[in-house]
Amino acid sequence: MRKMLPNFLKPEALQRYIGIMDHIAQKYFQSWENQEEVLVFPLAKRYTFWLACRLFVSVEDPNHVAKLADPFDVLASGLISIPINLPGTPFNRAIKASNFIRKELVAIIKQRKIDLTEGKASDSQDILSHMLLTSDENGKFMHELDIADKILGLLIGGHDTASSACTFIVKYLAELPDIYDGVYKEQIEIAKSKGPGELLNWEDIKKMKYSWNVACEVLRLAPPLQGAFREALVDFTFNGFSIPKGWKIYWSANSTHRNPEVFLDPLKFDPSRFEGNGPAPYTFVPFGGGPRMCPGKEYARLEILVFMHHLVKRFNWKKIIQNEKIVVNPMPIPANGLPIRLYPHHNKT
Ligand code: HEM
Repeated sequence: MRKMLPNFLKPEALQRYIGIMDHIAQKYFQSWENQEEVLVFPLAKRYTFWLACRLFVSVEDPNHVAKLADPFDVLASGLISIPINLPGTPFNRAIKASNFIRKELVAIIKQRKIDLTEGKASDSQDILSHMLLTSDENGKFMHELDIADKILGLLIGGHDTASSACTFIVKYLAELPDIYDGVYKEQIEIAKSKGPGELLNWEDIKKMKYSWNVACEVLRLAPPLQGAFREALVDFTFNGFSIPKGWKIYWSANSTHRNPEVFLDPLKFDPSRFEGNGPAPYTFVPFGGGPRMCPGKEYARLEILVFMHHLVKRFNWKKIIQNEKIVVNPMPIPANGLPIRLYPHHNKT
């Protein structure tokens, strides 16, 4: 199944969902309208979770999304906890929450199977339909529980990572007005090219080059995933150190991204580093690299760009806490959730 995941998340498969992302983002940003101040991180989490519910399993009703969001938060906060399964521990609460979500997902899957047979659901409406109708190389289809686990895995993999990225984009754009202006110019041109009610599409995404370079620079300086562990498969030598087979090794996105030999003046925010061919392979690794590279990279790119589009075309903003501390737990987030003051544009497109 690990091999099949990229099929559901490759650009060709995701292109058809851009309009849906745009539609959800429009509804989502209504909650920002008429507010003078907002707390970005919890709102960014709501955005990525709502999108995931719609795109993975076609759950769009805000009440249903909320029913899943609370246990999902419990699950996420127990993911990295001391594994003591006693009543009241974060680990125990996370297990209960994951059982609840899995049960909900199985109910959704059972209903979808019926709807597909009766022609009430379409084979391209979301990733669930795609998973139900795709067989592996031996012609076998996945079991319901398997699908529920895969979807849960996608929800976990994509939730805090993408919301951390969106939060830092808001932070850097507040701190760097010239960069904000560049993103605004690009996005407003795209917005102006659309007819009334016309949704974003793949062609629009392709035009968001500068915005994506900015997002990449944010991911370089504040990678949501700090790194991960690997096991040495053979003995090898690195920088004069002998690493024996079987040792656990940690690869760090943070230090890789701040290597001055690759990124001149590494602390400077400079989106032009991503122009042309961009950084050499394995020097920019917010999504990892090699066979276990993040399968959700393209999905994340789309949801981040759609987020940037809606945000900058509606607002300018200022940080309320100038030197807000960053905590890493395990994703980097501003300690107070990044409160900002909003300044709506008057000529909304
Ligand atoms: C900005 C957003 C994201 C970042 C920075 C990110 C980063 C990463 C990284 C670095 C890994 C590899 C970890 C390793 O090497 O062990 C990974 C794995 C993974 N990511 Fe993402 N990710 C993001 C968004 C997403 C999204 C949106 C999804 C789902 C749609 C997703 C699903 C997954 C899954 C399922 C894995 C595990 C793959 C495996 O075990 O082989 N990620 N991600």
